[in-house]
Parts: sequence; structure tokens; C-alpha cells
Amino acid sequence: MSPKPVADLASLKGTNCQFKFIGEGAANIVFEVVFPEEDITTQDDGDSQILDILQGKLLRVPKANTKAFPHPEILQYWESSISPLFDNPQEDLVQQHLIRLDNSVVSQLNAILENEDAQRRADFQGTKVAEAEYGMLVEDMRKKFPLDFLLEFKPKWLTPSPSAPSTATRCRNCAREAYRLHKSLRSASSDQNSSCALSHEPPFCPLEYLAAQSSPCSLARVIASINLSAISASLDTKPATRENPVGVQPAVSLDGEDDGRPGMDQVDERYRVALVHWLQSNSLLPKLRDAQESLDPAPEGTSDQEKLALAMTLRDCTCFVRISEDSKGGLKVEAKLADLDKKNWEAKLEYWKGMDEVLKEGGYYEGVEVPRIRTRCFMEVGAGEAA
Ligand SMILES: O=P(O)(O)O[C@@H]1[C@@H](OP(=O)(O)O)[C@H](OP(=O)(O)O)[C@H](O)[C@H](OP(=O)(O)O)[C@H]1OP(=O)(O)O
Ligand SMILES: Nc1ncnc2c1ncn2[C@@H]1O[C@H](COP(=O)(O)OP(=O)(O)OP(=O)(O)O)[C@@H](O)[C@H]1O
Repeated sequence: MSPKPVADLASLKGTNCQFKFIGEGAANIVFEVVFPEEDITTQDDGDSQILDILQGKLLRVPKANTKAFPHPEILQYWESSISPLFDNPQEDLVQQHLIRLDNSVVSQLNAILENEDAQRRADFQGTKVAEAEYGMLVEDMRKKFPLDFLLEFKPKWLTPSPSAPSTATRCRNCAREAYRLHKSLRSASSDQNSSCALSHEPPFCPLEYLAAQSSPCSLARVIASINLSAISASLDTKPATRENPVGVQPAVSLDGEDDGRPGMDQVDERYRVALVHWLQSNSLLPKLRDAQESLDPAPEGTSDQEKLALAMTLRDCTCFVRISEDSKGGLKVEAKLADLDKKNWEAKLEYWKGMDEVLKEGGYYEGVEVPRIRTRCFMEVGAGEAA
């Protein structure tokens, strides 16, 4: 049975609410619905209902002209195929609900995007919100209070790709990053771009987040990457692009402002301890890895494309880790996975197969592409380290 919408955005008409652009990916755009203070205190019954529903949630709407499934289908899949993989889906997954969209709201959202266009990631500029019937309300995983600590990253492929050679020295993600950078180097027409791609900061390897459970060196690198990211974010104000390696570093938010963010060393030591404890002991990333692994095909391959699609969904999610003070003055860590959307395997199969081939044939798994792209994959650096 299809999920039912929890609300209709048409009921926002006549209110003074505004929308704020929060972020976007290839398939969705996320907005905050902001109400003026006076509206919050003086709503009649109908409006206060939608206000209550929107509380603590963000509006996630589909982009136009993608091959992604409509949100009701994504949600149904999430309920039937994703949630059962987790022992405690309420705790482990960013909660989401269906909401009915409204054409005039979609026009409003598109006007906001047009205004923000110059600030958007270069390859996303010009893309619009679809005139779809449904969108989603998702649990807001941003900081709730200024002192909260927030880390956002994509865990990606936590086990080797079944098609990687046994001689691989890079994980699938670092191999793909090397390929992307290599491609941008080859297509760069000016010397300036070429040297930029060669002198890039190596992409942070997502395997390190999991390795931090047993390897003190990985743990130290994760903590260092957070520092690095906070510093580079304040120095480099250019929007992230696929070719700009800063865009693939984990996003970290320490004080809610983009500029002058302190590094971890300036943050309350208690937050660092809580983060280290989470990195060393969480069951979320091992659970995600096990789920990915259980879907991997036998060596002879699989023809079960639905299984492949589920594996690819689990390899393309986002992890939010929020640390905040609880009501007793202690710290609570909330770690949840988002963007576990059903993949349209019919539309993506060729891309997936093509990428597999390119990474294997181009020597990206072994780091033998010419010129060699600098990476710092856990498989490279972690190999010689004792746990
Ligand atoms: O192919 P990959 O590993 O680069 O992953 C793509 C993502 O690239 P990223 O790893 O975040 O740099 C890509 O992320 P971006 O939007 O480019 O940041 C998408 O998530 C894409 O999935 P879809 O087309 O939205 O269904 C992702 O495609 P899938 O392969 O997961 O279908
Ligand atoms: N629940 C949330 N809480 C806070 N921020 C969020 C939330 N969901 C999404 N965002 C922000 O919006 C951005 C884009 O959202 P999302 O990942 O859903 O887009 P997408 O198009 O599905 O991504 P992809 O390209 O990976 O498929 C995220 O990177 C994040 O910064």
C-alpha cells in the first residue's frame, strides 16, 4: 500500500512562510520552511496543524528531468526494503514522510533557486524543482543549537567492489575519485586547471570512518580530516564541483557559520571525546557494511538487478552525526543515515557497468593511471599500519 501524505503544502498559502535553500544533490533539493515569529504564536487551528507537522523537518523535493522514481515509490521502498535491514530504524535512519506539493509553492521554490544559482555547485546550476505531485518531509539533521557539532559524510562502498582486481590498492570510492580527477585533468584546456587537478588535496577515504573502530591511525586521520575540512571551508569560498576536491571532504559544522569556523581543538573537549567514542564503537557503519556485503553477488555474478539496485542504494547514502547537549547537561550523539533512495537500475545499469570497466581497465584500482592521481586510500596507507 502506498504511503499517505501527512500534509498538503497548499495549506501554506495565505501564511507568511518563506523557504530557504539548504542543499541539493543530483536528484533532490532541500529547503527549510521558515515562519515569522508572529505567525507561530497566532495561527488558527488549520495553520497551526501544518506548522506542527513542519516542526523539526525539512522539505525535500525532486529535481526536474532526472530518472529518479517519484517520492511515493521511494518512500514505499524505504519502508519495505530499507528499514527492515536496521534493528532500530527510528534511531538509525533519518525519518521521512510524504507531503503533497502545490504548483504555486514549486514556482516559489524555483524562484529561490534562480536567485541562488551562482552559489550552487557548478554542475547543478540551472536545474529546477520538478512539478511533481509529492515531495518529502525529512527529519532535520542540522545543528539545533549553536554549540552542536555536526559531521556529514557519504560512507559509500564499505567493502571492495566485487569486480575490483585482487591487486587493488584503492577502494572503489578512491578509484572513482582518481578517475574523476584524471578526467578533469585531461579535459582541462588551461595550464592553470591542469596544475589545480594535479595539486589537489587527496580525497578523504570513507573507509577510514569504519577503520577508526580498530585502527588508532585511521581514527587520527578522521579527526584530522575534520580539522582540515573546517579550515579549507573558511579559506576557499568557491562552490564545490565534481572537479574541486574540497567538495569531497566531509562537511563539518561546528558553530553554524561558514566563516572563521574553529577547528576541533577549539571545540569543547567533551565533543571531541563523544565523537571519538562514536567512531570507535558505533554499530551503524558495521551494520551498513554488512548489509552492503550481504547483497554482493557470488563470484560468478548475479542477474538479480533488484538486489544490485538495493546494494547501490546502500552505497550512496549520507551519514549525519550530530552531537548536542541533552537536558541534563550531558552529551547525546545522534547518528543517522539519509538519502537511502530506491535506484532506478534500468536507467543506471549501463553507467554502473561502464564505471566498473573504466576503473578496472584504466588501472584506477591499482593506482597505475598516467599521470598518477594523488589519493590517500585506507587500502594504501592502512596496509602497513598495525591496528
Ligand atoms: O556513481 P558514484 O559512486 O559516483 O555515486 C553517484 C554520486 O556521486 P558521489 O559519490 O556522491 O560523488 C552522486 O552524488 P552527487 O549528486 O554527484 O553529489 C549521486 O548520488 C548519484 O546517484 P543518483 O544519480 O542521484 O541516483 C551516485 O550514483 P550511483 O552510482 O550511486 O547511482
Ligand atoms: N535530513 C537532512 N537534514 C539536514 N540536511 C539535509 C537533510 N537531507 C539533505 N540535507 C542536505 O541537502 C543535501 C542534498 O540532499 P540529498 O542528499 O537528499 O540530495 P540527493 O539529490 O538525493 O543526493 P544524491 O546526489 O547523493 O542522490 C545534503 O547533502 C545535505 O547537505
